[in-house]
Amino acid sequence: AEEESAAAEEEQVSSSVSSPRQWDSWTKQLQHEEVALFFTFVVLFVTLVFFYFVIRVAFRRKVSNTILLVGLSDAGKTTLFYQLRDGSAHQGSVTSMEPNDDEFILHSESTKKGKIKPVRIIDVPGHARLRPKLDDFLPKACGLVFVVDALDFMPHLRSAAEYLYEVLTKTVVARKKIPVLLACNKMDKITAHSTDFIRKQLEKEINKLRLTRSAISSADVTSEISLGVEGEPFKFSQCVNQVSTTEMSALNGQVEEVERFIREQVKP
Ligand SMILES: Nc1nc2c(ncn2[C@@H]2O[C@H](COP(=O)(O)OP(=O)(O)OP(=O)(O)O)[C@@H](O)[C@H]2O)c(=O)[nH]1
Ligand SMILES: [Mg+2]
Repeated sequence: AEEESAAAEEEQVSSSVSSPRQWDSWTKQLQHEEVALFFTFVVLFVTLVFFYFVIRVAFRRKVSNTILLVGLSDAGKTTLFYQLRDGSAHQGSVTSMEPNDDEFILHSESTKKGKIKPVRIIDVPGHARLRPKLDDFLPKACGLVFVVDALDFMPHLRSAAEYLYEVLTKTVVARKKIPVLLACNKMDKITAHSTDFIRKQLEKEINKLRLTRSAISSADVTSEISLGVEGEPFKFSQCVNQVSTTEMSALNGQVEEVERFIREQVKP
């Protein structure tokens, strides 16, 4: 029994001797764990930063810089396109068969210093047969300039209103609330109609179209959205998207308001 107790005592002693060593290994292990934890956080952080930038770049790409020039044939879209790009009205006069599509810094900004975001301008031909191309461009657009011939306005009122109605009732235009600028062109001529007159006439004409079209299209509800407020005469202010008006002369380079509109949609 004495021997046994001695052995037990020895064990106790030896265990008390080994405890500092154990402590050492514990702290070492803890240090390892801390280091591991630290690196885990670093890796996590780096990954998060990486994904943040990836998402930002991906998102940036999606921000559109595309402005469409639409309107009837001969309204002055191509003239405006060249005026915006080159600061001169060369070409024009021939009916466009192909869209003009280019990305550039507005001519009026060419003297500005620093980095300026370029805009993509697409001049969609006004010929009725070429208009379906508009559907390809619309989803990319962040703004529409609807060019109206203010000089030869009345004879084309009906067709201009029809085209504008078609544009405003496009689902993508309403859903994305694409802003529309009614640019009354050829204001350099004294016989040109005023923007107020043009806006009112277009509103009246669209009101007529709305009444007849809604009666016809009640069968196929999916194709178009309805415009304005029921029971009230149509006004552009009732549209879900912003519809504003301005006067311009694409030929003479009086296009500042159009440029301002473009830069409101595409921040430099
Ligand atoms: N007086 C005057 N004439 C203009 C103005 N802008 C365009 N025009 C003339 O209007 C005509 C038609 O201009 P375009 O730019 O070719 O018309 P568009 O809208 O491109 O026509 P499409 O290509 O057929 O869709 C040309 O003879 C131009 O010189 C303007 O501000 N004032
Ligand atoms: Mg043209």
